[in-house]
Amino acid sequence: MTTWNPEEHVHQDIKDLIDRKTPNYTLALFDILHKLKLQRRTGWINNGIENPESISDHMYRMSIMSWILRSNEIDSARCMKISLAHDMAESIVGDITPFDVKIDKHEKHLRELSTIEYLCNELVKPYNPIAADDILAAWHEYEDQTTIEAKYVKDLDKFEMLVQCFEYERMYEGKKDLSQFYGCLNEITTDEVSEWATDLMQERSQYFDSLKE
Ligand SMILES: Nc1nc2c(ncn2[C@H]2C[C@H](O)[C@@H](COP(=O)(O)O)O2)c(=O)[nH]1
Ligand SMILES: [Mn+2]
Repeated sequence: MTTWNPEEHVHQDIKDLIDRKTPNYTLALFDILHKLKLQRRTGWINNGIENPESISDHMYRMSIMSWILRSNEIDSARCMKISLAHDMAESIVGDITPFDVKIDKHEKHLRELSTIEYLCNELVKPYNPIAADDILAAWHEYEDQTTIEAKYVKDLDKFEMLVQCFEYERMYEGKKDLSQFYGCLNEITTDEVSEWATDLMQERSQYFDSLKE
């Protein structure tokens, strides 16, 4: 059980929208989600990338990747929803890397679980209970990896990061060592995303070869 409470990390201006006589839950939610546009991804910050992408940048491109998946074993629209929900709790929890020394995997899970429940049950549900349950279900699908769509999105989470990583390698003309990010390659399991990753790595190999010329 965590002592961490999402409501204690919500700005007073947003709390005022919720606590007033006629609460505006949707505006409060939208203001909380603003943080996804502002919060830059920690993995890149930790590696000295200037002006790195935000959490919403990451989820947006994952949603488009989901959209164009050709596999006939999945509902790509469901993958898009899972892509948009999977890091939504980071609007309050923040972007925690798998290597964070202060917050372990279990604490991260507890914080994100209490946050997504808060966002869905307190802010979305009063306006649209169906959407509230759908967002919460999509988050759990991803977190618990209970569907084939969630497995594809987990692959896209890694693949999108690697596409971004290669973009940063090119931005720094190969002078910044970001190779440790590619350690997650072997965690990509679906055929279609594995093919995308193979193509990406071929491009990367040709790029670094060209730097030697
Ligand atoms: N330094 C590393 N950072 C990593 C790695 N894998 C993920 N990350 C970063 C990327 C994000 O900032 C953060 C969490 O990403 P989620 O999409 O899972 O929320 O962790 C890595 O291998 N090295
Ligand atoms: Mn993610």
